[in-house]
Amino acid sequence: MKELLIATKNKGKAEEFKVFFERYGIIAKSLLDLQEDLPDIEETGETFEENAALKSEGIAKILNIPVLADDSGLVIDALGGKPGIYSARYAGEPKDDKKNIEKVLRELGDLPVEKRTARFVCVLSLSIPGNSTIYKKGTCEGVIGFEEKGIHGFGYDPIFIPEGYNQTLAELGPDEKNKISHRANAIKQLEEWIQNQQ
Ligand SMILES: O=P(O)(O)OP(=O)(O)OP(=O)(O)OC[C@H]1O[C@@H](n2cnc3c(O)ncnc32)[C@H](O)[C@@H]1O
Ligand SMILES: [Mg+2]
Repeated sequence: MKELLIATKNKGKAEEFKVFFERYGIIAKSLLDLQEDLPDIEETGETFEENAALKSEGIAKILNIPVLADDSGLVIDALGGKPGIYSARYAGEPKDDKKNIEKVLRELGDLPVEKRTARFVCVLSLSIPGNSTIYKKGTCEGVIGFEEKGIHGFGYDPIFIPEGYNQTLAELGPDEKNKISHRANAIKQLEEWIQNQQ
């Protein structure tokens, strides 16, 4: 069975990647699985693509192996696209999912549902030493709820209601989330790209 390293320290993402790649017979390892603690990569880019590349190229250079990175976030129309690339640390350091959710709910206040439109975005970058980095993007449309609901997933899942559903991703749980998520859509495109290479 082949292995692929995912340049993430986010437990929630790492878990989702393990499930996705199992289907292709690939073991997805994250930075949390490595013995050595690699340096934290500063996400100083201005786009999801730039930040993803900083992570995948940075780690691929250190270890000289193929590395996949995921830069993702929640884009809320009524907030002019925020938190966007700043999703992980929207309420400041250290990163805190609960505080981030509270900040978003506070900022949206009692704005009606038709004005609470948002999308999750996931940009994957695959860096193979000696090759140029390739990018695949996936999105998931939805609305921001009025309160936190559900126990599954991570990040903003308890307040994100995907289009066509009336429950949050945190209520729907991993099986349903992994069918429709931004990450699932990006991985589908990566799969097509990988198949076209063979
Ligand atoms: O950089 P790595 O180590 O991968 O971990 P991170 O959590 O810092 O990841 P990002 O820089 O890509 O920031 C993404 C943030 O967007 C949010 N997010 C991304 N995907 C999500 C998902 O599937 N469900 C809920 N929130 C998500 C969540 O708050 C993440 O912390
Ligand atoms: Mg990050």
